[in-house]
Amino acid sequence: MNAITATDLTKRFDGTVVVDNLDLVVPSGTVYGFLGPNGAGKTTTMRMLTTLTRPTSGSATIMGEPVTDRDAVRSSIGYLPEDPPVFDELTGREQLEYYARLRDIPEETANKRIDGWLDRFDLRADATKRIEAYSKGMRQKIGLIQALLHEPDVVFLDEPTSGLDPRAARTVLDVLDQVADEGHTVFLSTHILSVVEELADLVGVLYQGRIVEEGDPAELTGTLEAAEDSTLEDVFLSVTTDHSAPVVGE
Ligand SMILES: Nc1ncnc2c1ncn2[C@@H]1O[C@H](COP(=O)(O)OP(=O)(O)OP(=O)(O)O)[C@@H](O)[C@H]1O
Repeated sequence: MNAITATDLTKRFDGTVVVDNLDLVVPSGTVYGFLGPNGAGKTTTMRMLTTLTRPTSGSATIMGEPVTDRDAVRSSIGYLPEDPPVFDELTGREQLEYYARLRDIPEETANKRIDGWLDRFDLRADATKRIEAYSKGMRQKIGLIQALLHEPDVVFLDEPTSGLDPRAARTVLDVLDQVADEGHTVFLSTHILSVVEELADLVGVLYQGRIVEEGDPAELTGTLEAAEDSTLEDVFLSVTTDHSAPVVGE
């Protein structure tokens, strides 16, 4: 089954095309790395796929359900946006308990999962502190736990390692690897190419609202002419260069 599909998916803001007739097929259980320069339309695409923004035209499905059916789609997805949605006045644990109730997770199951995640992310000691006192990395960890707590079929992550120290970033990569091994689909946007190289089965490079390159990481690095030592960074730079624009420094 395909976890995510998009056909001619388009978003315009005030007449400006931000996502341009995007086609996407992500089979279940895939880790999809979504790359692209600032402003390429990654977040807008994720917001359409997670039902937060309506497409201007075209269509998309998550686990077979159209993104226009908000309730059906929301039950099968988790989403970590750039700014994790948390309440400053709650403690970390209260925030997760609140979220578990929103997601109808039975209390006993929720408490077990919350304890497990707090341990895994080294947050147990801070779980009784208010989120307003959290660092960026701690907020990010709470956001990640929220995205995964209800064990969704498809998880969307915008820069999942943002603000994390190397140890926490490593934990996140291991967690995502495990989540994918368990058969969940992971759709992640990041600027850190090593994250994609390590995790992704499939990589799509978005440029000016269109997918300009797609394939598995090894296949992509093999597409460059000077393929021998090419990296995903070479591919990224090659396919996201506006050849008509002057290069800084020239
Ligand atoms: N609500 C909005 N109204 C108008 N323009 C918007 C809106 N949201 C996004 N845009 C524009 O759409 C374009 C794509 O933005 P988007 O946030 O999707 O890019 P991105 O690839 O996620 O970038 P980054 O890597 O910097 O996070 C940008 O030019 C942005 O200014």
